[in-house]
Amino acid sequence: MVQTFDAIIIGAGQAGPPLAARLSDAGMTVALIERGLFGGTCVNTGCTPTKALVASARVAFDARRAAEFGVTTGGEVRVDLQAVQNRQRAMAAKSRRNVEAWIRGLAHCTVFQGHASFTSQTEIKVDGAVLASSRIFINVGGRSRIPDLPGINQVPYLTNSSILQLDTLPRHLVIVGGGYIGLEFAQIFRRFGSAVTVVDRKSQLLGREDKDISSAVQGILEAEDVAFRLGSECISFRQHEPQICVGIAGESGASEVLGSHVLLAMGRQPNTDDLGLDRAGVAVDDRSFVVVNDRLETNVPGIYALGECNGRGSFTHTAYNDFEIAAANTLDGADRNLATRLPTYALFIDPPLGRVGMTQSEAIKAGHRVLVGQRPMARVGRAVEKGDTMGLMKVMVDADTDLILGAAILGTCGDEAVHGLIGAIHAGVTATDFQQAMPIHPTVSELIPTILGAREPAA
Ligand SMILES: Cc1cc2nc3c(=O)[nH]c(=O)nc-3n(C[C@H](O)[C@H](O)[C@H](O)COP(=O)(O)OP(=O)(O)OC[C@H]3O[C@@H](n4cnc5c(N)ncnc54)[C@H](O)[C@@H]3O)c2cc1C
Ligand SMILES: NC(=O)c1ccc[n+]([C@@H]2O[C@H](COP(=O)([O-])OP(=O)(O)OC[C@H]3O[C@@H](n4cnc5c(N)ncnc54)[C@H](O)[C@@H]3O)[C@@H](O)[C@H]2O)c1
Repeated sequence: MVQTFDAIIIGAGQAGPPLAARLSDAGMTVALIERGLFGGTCVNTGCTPTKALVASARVAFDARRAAEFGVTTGGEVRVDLQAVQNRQRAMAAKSRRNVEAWIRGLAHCTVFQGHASFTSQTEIKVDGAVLASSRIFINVGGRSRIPDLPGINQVPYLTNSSILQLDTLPRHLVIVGGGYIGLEFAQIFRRFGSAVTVVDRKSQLLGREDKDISSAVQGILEAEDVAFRLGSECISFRQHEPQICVGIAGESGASEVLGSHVLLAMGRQPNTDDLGLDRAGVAVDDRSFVVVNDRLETNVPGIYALGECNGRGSFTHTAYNDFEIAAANTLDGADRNLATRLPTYALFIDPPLGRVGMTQSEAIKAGHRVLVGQRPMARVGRAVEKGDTMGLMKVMVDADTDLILGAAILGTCGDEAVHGLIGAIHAGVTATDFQQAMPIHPTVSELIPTILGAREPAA
């Protein structure tokens, strides 16, 4: 028997549950289907567990430096990885239970547990059930991309999910991929006590960032003895008991990096391959992301794609913002879209990198006459007081309109301090206006008006 709903949502990650809640609260009948863990990547294998690990790593880092702050501790600092992992697991489990209880408690929402796939443009099968709706929201997220390289299946590699199950510290962790996942785990495990080597095919880390920012990120990690093999393409894997050999090809030819463990952090792949999209005629791009327009509509009327699977953002806040757009357009008669969405993100190494809008090179490439205000964190009072002086902050301004174009704050509290600029850019506040607000002392944010006041033509 076919069960009909006002809306079907596939995936209980970051967009699905809040969308189910809004539709149900509006009186619509909703089917929400989840095949794995409620809360998806962010809650179970992404943001929550990794930021809990970042916090444990910071405590280890601080404990080792305690004497610098005049604090005496009980001797050598050791990390009990099992206890660290239990802490993050407990947080993820609590969050997962909360999501499940929330969606199961919604008045008009029926939760189905199982793998969903399209049988037509309006029908979904999940286990034995067939569900129908003229409105289907796809929120299936993604997973680690595992490239088909020689030897890959002969070595016990780790991913962002399986590394969360590891209870003994790797002696030497080799991380393939120096993106967000690679860099966050690199510092986490280095601080826990592992030797860490990061291999990346690019010669500059975080290729999207300005060179000064990516060099400073690398410097922060190198200061803690994270080793880098950049400009090195990973081409193969080989087990050489008890080591794993990662084959790399770089400018100086082929060689190997040996480690006790290997983490693959080589990008993400959308969970669209087993969704039956072809049976619904939903178009995907060459990397299997669902193609959507700025209103998150696919090429099939009534079918939408939200979150990481649409290739328009791979962060929790972009997935959540997709929910807000879809809900406003469905329920409020709004015409919200992605076109005006500002890029915002943070890299949670410690100290973190907070980012909004354009980089300096993007702004120049886009034809702006760019003024830049910048300052090393070593000249930010709050950073000095905290003994946390690595990094720099910079803000880009359009010389003709005085509008703020973008900012990067790499330093203590950079993930929080950047929010003042997110608000300002979103609201179209000029640099001159921003300078006239009175910030709080002593904070990192108090220096933003100061650096705006010293803005100079970009080199
Ligand atoms: C290690 C790591 C750290 C991260 N840290 C951050 C961070 O600090 N900040 C940040 O903003 N982002 C971070 N991210 C990214 C963030 O977690 C994701 O972008 C976000 O979770 C995507 O949300 P989503 O709703 O699109 O997908 P997901 O959260 O992945 O949810 C998709 C859900 O769909 C389900 N599903 C898939 N296919 C089917 C099917 N056929 N039938 C039924 N159910 C299905 C899945 O089981 C899953 O529960 C991190 C990611 C990783 C891997
Ligand atoms: N702080 C955060 O918000 C956060 C944290 C973690 C993950 N995430 C999300 O998860 C996504 C995926 O993260 P990721 O780090 O896996 O992907 P990524 O795309 O950020 O980085 C992958 C890296 O792997 C390298 N690479 C790929 N193939 C290679 C090869 N054969 N040899 C050597 N290097 C190779 C690439 O050059 C790249 O630098 C990110 O885009 C991000 O949106 C966000």
